[in-house]
Amino acid sequence: MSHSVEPADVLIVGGGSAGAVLAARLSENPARRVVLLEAGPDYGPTQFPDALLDANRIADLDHDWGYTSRGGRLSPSMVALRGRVMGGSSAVNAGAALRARARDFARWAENGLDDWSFADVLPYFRALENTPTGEDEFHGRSGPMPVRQLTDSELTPAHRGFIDAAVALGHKRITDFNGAEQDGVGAFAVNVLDGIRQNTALVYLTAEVRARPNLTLHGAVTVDRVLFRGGSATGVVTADGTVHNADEVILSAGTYGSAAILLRSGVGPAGELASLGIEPLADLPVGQHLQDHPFCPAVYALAPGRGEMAPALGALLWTASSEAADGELDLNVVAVHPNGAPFMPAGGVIALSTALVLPEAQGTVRLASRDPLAQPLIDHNYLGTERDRRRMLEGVRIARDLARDPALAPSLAGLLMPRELPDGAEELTRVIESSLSIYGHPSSTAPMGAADSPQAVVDSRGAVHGIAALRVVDASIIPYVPSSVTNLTTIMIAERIAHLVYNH
Ligand SMILES: Cc1cc2nc3c(=O)[nH]c(=O)nc-3n(C[C@H](O)[C@H](O)[C@H](O)COP(=O)(O)OP(=O)(O)OC[C@H]3O[C@@H](n4cnc5c(N)ncnc54)[C@H](O)[C@@H]3O)c2cc1C
Repeated sequence: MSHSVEPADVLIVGGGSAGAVLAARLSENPARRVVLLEAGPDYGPTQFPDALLDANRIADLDHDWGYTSRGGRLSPSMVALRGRVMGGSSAVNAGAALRARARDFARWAENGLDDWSFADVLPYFRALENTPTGEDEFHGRSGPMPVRQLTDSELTPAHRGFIDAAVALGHKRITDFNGAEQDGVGAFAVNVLDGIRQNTALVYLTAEVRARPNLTLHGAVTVDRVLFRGGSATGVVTADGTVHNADEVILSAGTYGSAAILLRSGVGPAGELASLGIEPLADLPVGQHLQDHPFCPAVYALAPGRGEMAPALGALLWTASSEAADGELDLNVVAVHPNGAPFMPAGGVIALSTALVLPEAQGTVRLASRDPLAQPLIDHNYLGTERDRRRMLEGVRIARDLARDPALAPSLAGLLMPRELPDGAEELTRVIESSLSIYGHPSSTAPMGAADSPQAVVDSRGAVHGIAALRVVDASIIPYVPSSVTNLTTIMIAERIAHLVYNH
């Protein structure tokens, strides 16, 4: 092992949606030395390649971890996209800027997390955004992250047809999903300005922030594991054997990455670690409660004369299945033009995709080996329960009805993928289970919760139970995946923990 010359007060691993925010906020105190290690390249404030800036290109295989996962019963292997660049998955995502709902946070509270209610988090959602529209009660005007509500005139004819079709089928028109109501159909809010996706490295790690003498950012450094002395973290060792010492370590390597680092460090299910020859330090359920939204795209060719493809996003129908719990909205149907997405057909197309956004099935993230460069074993266990399959079937039928509605049908020239959406429940369920793709919102591999909770890995401030000087702050600490996309909620979590723990 070689030793780093820069001991840090706080060392952050991973510069994604959460890590970039933490680096910026924690280094506001000039007396605190902050070091951030990111496995992917760091392009600085001005050198991001077009593939990452262009909001109409979703995902980029040159900046991806190349992971695959088990999807579900009929999808044994599928891609599991994750950004590998300073900015993380926020640099490759679809740019939908929606918050978790009040009902989502109520569920966290029902399970013992008593200071993450919507009232607790709303000030942080407001403070992180700058948006010119919407009600003041819900919106911030001067935060770092630009959020813009798409207007009807910015949408493509097919997006507009989708909204009209949903209204014709009885759904309410929503003009601001980040306002009081979400139950209905409307255009997305996006963190996109002039066609440029606003990732967290662009927004938070500005030239001014980077000039701080107490902040060091390293790209192209893959962390292997955390080092400990007497139950307290003392730094990390990288895949090439370099040691970085620190008084405190924060893992922000994402839902797959943070879990993998914890497991390699001896924090995880003791039996599982022992079978890999890793000495268990803390017997915690790391990787045992993976949650993500099963996602079934139905891709249609666009009709001649209606081939407009930008913006890629789009419109959303957020609704409840007949089996949703009280106040919950467990289905999304999204209308997106998947320009250049590696998992979608090319050409003039629109995907009307259904997601079950409050799944009950949970999956796992485990290690295949101790090798820090080996991909973890990811099993999403999508649609792993009967109830999940029934609700997904209901959602896909709603999406199919929208495509058949006279308001949308003239924009569509035919179904490309899957080949058909049959009427029978059994046949359609089989098609759904074999057509699953990714919505990209994995969470909960190191959930927040009280020390006596059987699923909790960290406390309500991200501190790993039973270990000193080690936190996890990213999407992996979300206790239950919210019914929304996850980027803004992850940024909010980082902002809130930075404020409550470090900058209070
Ligand atoms: C294709 C796609 C589309 C999406 N679309 C949307 C959307 O439209 N709206 C939305 O809200 N959400 C969307 N999401 C989800 C959202 O982007 C994520 O929930 C969010 O970015 C997660 O943030 P994070 O900080 O947990 O992880 P990440 O942002 O993934 O950050 C983790 C960082 O850690 C680094 N890292 C990992 N392991 C190591 C290691 N060992 N050493 C050093 N560094 C490491 C990674 O390279 C990465 O930069 C999408 C995701 C994807 C992949």
